[in-house]
Amino acid sequence: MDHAADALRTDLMTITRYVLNEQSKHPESRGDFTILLSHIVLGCKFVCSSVNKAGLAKLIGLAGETNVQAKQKKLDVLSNDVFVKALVSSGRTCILVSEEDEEATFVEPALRGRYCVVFDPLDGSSNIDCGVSIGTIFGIYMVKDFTEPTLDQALQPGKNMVAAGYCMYGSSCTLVLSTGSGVNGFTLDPSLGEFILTHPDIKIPKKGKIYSVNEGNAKNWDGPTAKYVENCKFPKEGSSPKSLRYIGSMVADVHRTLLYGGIFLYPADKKSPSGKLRVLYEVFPMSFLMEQAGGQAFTGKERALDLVPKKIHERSPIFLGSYDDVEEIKALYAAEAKN
Ligand SMILES: O=P(O)(O)OC[C@H]1O[C@](O)(COP(=O)(O)O)[C@@H](O)[C@@H]1O
Ligand SMILES: [Mg+2]
Ligand SMILES: [Mg+2]
Repeated sequence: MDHAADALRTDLMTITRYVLNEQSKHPESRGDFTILLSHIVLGCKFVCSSVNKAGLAKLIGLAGETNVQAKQKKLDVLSNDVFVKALVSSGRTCILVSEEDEEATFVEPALRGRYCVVFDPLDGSSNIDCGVSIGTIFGIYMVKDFTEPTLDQALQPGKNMVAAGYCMYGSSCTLVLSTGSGVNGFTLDPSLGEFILTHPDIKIPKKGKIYSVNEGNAKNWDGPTAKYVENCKFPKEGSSPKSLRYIGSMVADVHRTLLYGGIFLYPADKKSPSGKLRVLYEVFPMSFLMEQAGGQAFTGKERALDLVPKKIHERSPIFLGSYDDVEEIKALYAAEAKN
């Protein structure tokens, strides 16, 4: 690509230009959201470069500390530091909820702003050391009275989010974002240091050919999940079986599902009765994006975005993806509920 010529191309839509255009539709926002997002984008660029050189910069392996849920990797800790600093220095946040911090962070009064950001600084930690795609997930809420922020402002239902996104650190660095009017994907052009719009107005196919689940948990699954996966593998006469794809990084598995269609599921099972994935900074942002792209997200009981979390690290089962595929599993749970 002739960068110089391209850089001069006026139609080159960078994420900054995109958000400024979006902002012009919301004159009341006074640019706060644009400033907040530019700090999130900076954090993603920083983490992307750290991930790329992780093996060289000795950023592989354990940090020697443990968060509320698991042993932390060095990149978990580094990514968390990067995003906490970027979000606080934006001057647009009042509450931060991170997978890596046991408690919510209340930003000091002088630096407070109207947004609460929930985030998973490094998703797919089990894949860091082997260089397989990983990512960052974030969700943004507006806080009514941000001068006196309280925890319940972070424990809002997912449907109250004003924006959500993820950044995938894979063969290319891709940032997927929704501000509530559709989903757009931007690819980082390392030579420009700019995220360029490469996937405008992403719409997930209505039905897919892929299912994505850790089948290693199969013996502990409940009836509807076991039945659904069996139907994927042994469909009724005339239909072809779905292909199984599972990377083990939610960002990467959801990114593929968003572009190709199909379903990603992390159900509850006897071992983890509430599933594994966290409501605020994994389930909600991905469900928000899925619905914005024409898909849906279901917990096994209800629409995922209707959930009202009680704790910041609460977990929930999740089934998300193509509309028709999720409808199938909803029907299996509805049938079981009738019995
Ligand atoms: O190894 P499992 O049980 O299949 O779990 C994989 C899931 O766990 C996660 O790695 C959890 O996220 P973190 O890596 O951010 O803790 C998800 O990305 C992924 O979908
Ligand atoms: Mg995660
Ligand atoms: Mg994580």
